[in-house]
Amino acid sequence: MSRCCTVNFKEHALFGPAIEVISAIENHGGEAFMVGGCVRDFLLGQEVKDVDIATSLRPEEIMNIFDKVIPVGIEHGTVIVRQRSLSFEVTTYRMEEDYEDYRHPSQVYFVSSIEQDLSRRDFTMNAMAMTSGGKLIDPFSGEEAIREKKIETVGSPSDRFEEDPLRMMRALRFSSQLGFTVSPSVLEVIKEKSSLLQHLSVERLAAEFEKTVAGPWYRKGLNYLAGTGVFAHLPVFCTCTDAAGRLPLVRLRDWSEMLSFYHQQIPGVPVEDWGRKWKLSNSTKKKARNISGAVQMYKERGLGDYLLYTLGGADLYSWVNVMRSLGYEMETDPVERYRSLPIHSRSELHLDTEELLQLFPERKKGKWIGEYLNALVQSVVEGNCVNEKDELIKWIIELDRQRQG
Ligand SMILES: Nc1ccn([C@@H]2O[C@H](COP(=O)(O)OP(=O)(O)OP(=O)(O)O)[C@@H](O)[C@H]2O)c(=O)n1
Repeated sequence: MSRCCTVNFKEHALFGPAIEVISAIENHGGEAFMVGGCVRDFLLGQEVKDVDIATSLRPEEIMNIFDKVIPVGIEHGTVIVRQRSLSFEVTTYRMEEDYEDYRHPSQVYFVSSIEQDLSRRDFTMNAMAMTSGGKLIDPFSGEEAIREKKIETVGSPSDRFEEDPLRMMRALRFSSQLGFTVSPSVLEVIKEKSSLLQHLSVERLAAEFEKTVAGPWYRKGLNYLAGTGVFAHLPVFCTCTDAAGRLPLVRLRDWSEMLSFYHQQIPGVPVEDWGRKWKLSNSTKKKARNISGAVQMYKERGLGDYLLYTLGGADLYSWVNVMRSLGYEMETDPVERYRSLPIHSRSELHLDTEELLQLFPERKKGKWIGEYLNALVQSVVEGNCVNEKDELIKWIIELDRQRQG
């Protein structure tokens, strides 16, 4: 199938340099094509984020052609070629065999045609190649699948999913990102084989799950996850079957928002447990704790200025999104209100630690310093004390009198 192109590839920010790499390979007697996700995204009219190249030449031959090459996975046929400060994965046509541990093929062997290389790929929409002139090589009717918004495997779904069970998650993730329908026969096999997901690393599952929840068609993706029984093989969801049926009312954008949402839905599972079982980063857990704390504060006391202060500029948008996902509508614009707070951090207080210590020279340093400064912050934020040194001193002496008395 050939395709008449409307874009000027050579001037495209990514395709342009990729074509230079392809031309250099062709000048050395090799074949090379753009493959996989970049072709799919190009046909969908979406932004292309990276361009992978498949070639008939071996990695050593590629290394001889280009000055700047990083040998990232020679045993799998992949090197990174740097061209005009961009990186391109260049991989020799290959097939894979014997996925004994469901993670890595125990054998990768090089093949001679692009069609063979495409035949080992997951979905028909991902199994297309494109020449530098925009001609499509599409032996599995991927373009038609895109037109019909269908996710179909290349050949037998059982074989494809046994080679790499993550592909089951990828199918559902793509449906959430693209709004495509997973073909019924593929869904049947996912139902049968979902238990294979237990062989995968949590990190790989976490990356796919995050993309599924964050996709514009996330309801579709999450319904598939529930309908195929995949949820039953994911951390936390496997023991907390209730969580699988909870659909956020708006799209959640990352793990910290997801954690906050699910923690509100299933309060019995602490944020810490979600974070540990899904092996999430400390910064994700910290942000989720902050957002969850603010959701709780809102439920107890409504939208106060101190709540906005504790969120800080960085987490405010995420908190608003989580609130919407839970069905809360904000009566005022919290972002505007946050901007107009008298201070946005403790360092803006016109009374610092040294000055506080001078007020109570007989007292040893300790936890009380932080507590007093935080109480001052709260009082300034809530408009009970003006952020001027004299006022702050009066307020803190009164606080101390109440606490000591
Ligand atoms: N488990 C996998 C992962 C990838 N691929 C193939 O490798 C290509 C590149 O994979 P990757 O970069 O992970 O995915 P993309 O399809 O590019 O999509 P995205 O970047 O959104 O993950 C895919 O298009 C597909 O042809 C595959 O067959 N099986």
